[in-house]
Amino acid sequence: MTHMSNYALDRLGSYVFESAVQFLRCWTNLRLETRPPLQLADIYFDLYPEEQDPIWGNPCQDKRHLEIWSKNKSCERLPNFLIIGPQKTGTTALYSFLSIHPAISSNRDSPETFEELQFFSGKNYQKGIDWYMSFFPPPANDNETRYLFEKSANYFDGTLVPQRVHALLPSAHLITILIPPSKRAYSWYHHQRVHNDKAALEFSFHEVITANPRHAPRALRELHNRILQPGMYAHHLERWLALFPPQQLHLVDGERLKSDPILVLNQLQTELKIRPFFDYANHLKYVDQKGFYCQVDSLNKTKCLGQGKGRNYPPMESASLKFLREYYQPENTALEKLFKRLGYPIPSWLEEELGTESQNNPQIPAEEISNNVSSHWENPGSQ
Ligand SMILES: Nc1ncnc2c1ncn2[C@@H]1O[C@H](COP(=O)(O)OS(=O)(=O)O)[C@@H](OP(=O)(O)O)[C@H]1O
Repeated sequence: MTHMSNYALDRLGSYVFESAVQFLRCWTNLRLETRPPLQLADIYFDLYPEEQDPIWGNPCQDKRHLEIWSKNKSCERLPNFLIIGPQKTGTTALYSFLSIHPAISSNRDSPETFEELQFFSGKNYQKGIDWYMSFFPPPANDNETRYLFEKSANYFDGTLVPQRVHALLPSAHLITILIPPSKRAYSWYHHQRVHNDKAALEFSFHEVITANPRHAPRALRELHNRILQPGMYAHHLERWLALFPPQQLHLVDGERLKSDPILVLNQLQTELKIRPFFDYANHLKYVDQKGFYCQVDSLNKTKCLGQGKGRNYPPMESASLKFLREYYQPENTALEKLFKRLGYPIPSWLEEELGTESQNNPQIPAEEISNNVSSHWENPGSQ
């Protein structure tokens, strides 16, 4: 018996169990003993601690599971792609711009975590896949191709997330946005201050990033890690690439997303082979007052992201920038190699961080990048 959902055996499980007990009682001299369920669970998890966290597999991958799965459920209610983060890189902008596309639908908002479901990264995972699927629209009757996606910016660096995503959505495409890790760290620090994080209010940015994690008080240590860890881009990307083929991983230059989202979105559609093509030039416009691109609605009104996105704060002190450039140097070097390996152009911010901006870096056209990525979209259920 197991607490893991295997979709097919769920309904037969108790029948099989009863029959096995009857068989043992009838045909053997074994004396069977039992305990109340919670005690049994404690004993089981003491023996198999690694099984305490379930892993939800994909019911649509096995014909036998599909046959016995409720007719009210559909493999078409699982996302085709995910924006995995990291946090503060422009994930909300990409999420809302992609949602304008008529063939692309996102999840409905979660009352607890707003637009982010944070299914694979936290306690929501225990709620199971029916909970997850209920946030996505049921299939329409019109035979039109549609693409479902969600964004949860903390997926990127979550320890268990790649494994969980791979178990449920092995053919999903993963979009990650990268900006200078120092900028990301600074933005996160200000985000935490606005959200009244005690350590962020008490300590300066420089104090947080230079804190010695071994001797710092707990709150400072946690903030230090939370600020710096997600910026280990190459390390985290390799964790995803250990499970997903490079064709399913899409790297977006977050600085480009800010300065030229139309180009980025048009290019991303090409990479992901999304049909029909939707020209974002008619739907996004730079708004001086906001200092960012915003959506243009059908009445020609602009709709910008809220004040929590694109905050005003003083520029980073040069000592902090110098410290972070050195701190991230090995990771940024590994990232440059990774970009080359995957056939992506090196973002100019990365050259700047590494002090290699004088070298020639020919931009690879979108069509060439898209040749490296998968040639068609698969139903997330069918691998
Ligand atoms: N079009 C547009 N409008 C507003 N903001 C934009 C846009 N494009 C990118 N950005 C940058 O997005 C940063 C916030 O990133 P995220 O949305 O990933 O943050 S979060 O992790 O979801 O909290 C946010 O960071 P801050 O500038 O530090 O607020 C912005 O720099």
